[in-house]
Amino acid sequence: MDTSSPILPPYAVECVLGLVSVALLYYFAYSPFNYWKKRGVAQIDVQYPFIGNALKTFLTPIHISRQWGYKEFPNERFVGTYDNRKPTLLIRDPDLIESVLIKDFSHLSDRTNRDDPNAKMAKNLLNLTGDQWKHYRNKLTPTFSTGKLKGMHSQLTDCGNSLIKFMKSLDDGRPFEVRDVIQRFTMDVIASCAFGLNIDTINDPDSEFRKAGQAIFKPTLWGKIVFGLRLRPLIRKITQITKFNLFQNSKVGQFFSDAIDTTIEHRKKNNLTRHDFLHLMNELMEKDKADPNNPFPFDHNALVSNAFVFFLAGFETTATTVSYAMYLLALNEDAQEKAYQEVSRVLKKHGGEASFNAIQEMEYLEQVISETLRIYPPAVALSRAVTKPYEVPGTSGLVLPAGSTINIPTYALHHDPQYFPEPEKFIPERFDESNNSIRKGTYLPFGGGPRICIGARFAKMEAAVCLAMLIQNDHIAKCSQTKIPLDFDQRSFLLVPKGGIWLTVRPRAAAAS
Ligand code: HEM
Repeated sequence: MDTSSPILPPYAVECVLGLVSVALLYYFAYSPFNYWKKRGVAQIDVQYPFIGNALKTFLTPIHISRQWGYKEFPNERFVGTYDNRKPTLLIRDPDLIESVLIKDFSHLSDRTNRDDPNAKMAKNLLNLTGDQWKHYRNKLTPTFSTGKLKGMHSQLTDCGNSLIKFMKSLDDGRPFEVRDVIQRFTMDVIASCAFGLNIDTINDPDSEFRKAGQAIFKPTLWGKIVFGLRLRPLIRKITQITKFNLFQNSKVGQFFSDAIDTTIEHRKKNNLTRHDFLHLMNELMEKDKADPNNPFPFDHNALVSNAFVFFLAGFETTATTVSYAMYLLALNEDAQEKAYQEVSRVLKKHGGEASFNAIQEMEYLEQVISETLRIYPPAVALSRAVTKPYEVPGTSGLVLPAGSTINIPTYALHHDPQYFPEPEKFIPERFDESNNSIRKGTYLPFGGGPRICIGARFAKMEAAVCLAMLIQNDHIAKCSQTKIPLDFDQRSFLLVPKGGIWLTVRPRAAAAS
């Protein structure tokens, strides 16, 4: 029997298949970028089909690309954006930001950039989610209590003394790259506090420890590609299945893990106690060994992962902050003089020691650090992942399904003249508490809500010790190599000055004469 249809013209099937393919391709190319339009949300322009703004993002410094939509829609509370093909809601309204970070935290308790928590080095606060994160956060929070920070203060001043000695080799007025030097100080501090090691990178810049740390933060194009890829669920799945970890430099991980094990072993053998993060986390680990019913024991992987993340989160961000503060003080002579007068007065009262109590009395210096973090927040944006469907407050039924992502544009908020008049000017007095002028939800250098930076107080204390000691000894000045304004490195995921920060220093006494 003949089954062919007498009414179908030749090639009809091929034509239909071709049309369906074109329609599917069109759908694949454009449909993700209609996500917000379909929901009645104002959205940013998308450059290309298929890839959206991925290419543009790749070529743009992160403090600009993570703010797209903020300036273009001054009257919107939130704006639809796309992180490659993934819809991401950028939120602009400070009240909404407060809701997302604090009030509605139970719907938005995770960040977006996550590795498999069972991978080596991944059992850390920055990466963990849900109940496991909560459990660890509760355990680690006391590690940063006032008492514990006081206990670590002498390690900061020891590293500060080494830095001051080293600065004498630079104080003849020749230009030097500030971040390189300050990074050595912050690396010594965090190696001492998180790993219990005296590595002295100030005098030994080629130490293995420093090389390992730099390997992670060096801005490279490959690093930027990997950073983008790690957010793609498909890539994450593939790396989970194949166990090929594109995102972690396993050699570096092993280096840090070995350093910790050696120190713990050494302390055990010699019955040594040192009041640092490592000691406190080791105590947590020993305690949890005795509790077999604990669903989230603080085990060896947790100890190594968190020490590693304290190191990562701690040294680069704090070094960058101190370096920016030096830059701003060099450009703003009056502010530097005011800070110097305060530091001198307080140190005199405290016998010349930048002790814990002395640092608490340096109110203007604290304002200098806060204003530096406003102008140059090392982390230019915050991310939150929706963990339970979330109806955006103040809308009639805009519900973000679980898995959606939210971007909070820290840098743009910090530079919005509505909240910070003359935002490009360095005015530490904005942070004078008696002014009470900072609107909630607009100043977020350390994030906000339950997931706020756990090391914020430690970082501020470290920056204050370092700056107080520097300002007391040296006058900081700009030079012909100082870039004004600064450029930023487009390859970095932090706000990093391109080409570094070049300044000069002179001993205070010499500078005065
Ligand atoms: C100036 C220096 C620093 C800056 C600007 C900074 C900034 C931040 C920011 C923006 C976050 C994300 C917060 C959020 O999502 O709401 C964060 C998280 C975190 N930071 Fe820092 N940080 C600094 C120093 C440190 C130091 C010194 C440590 C540790 C010793 C540290 C450890 C962490 C950890 C563990 C998290 C994850 C917290 C959690 O999810 O529970 N940070 N930091």
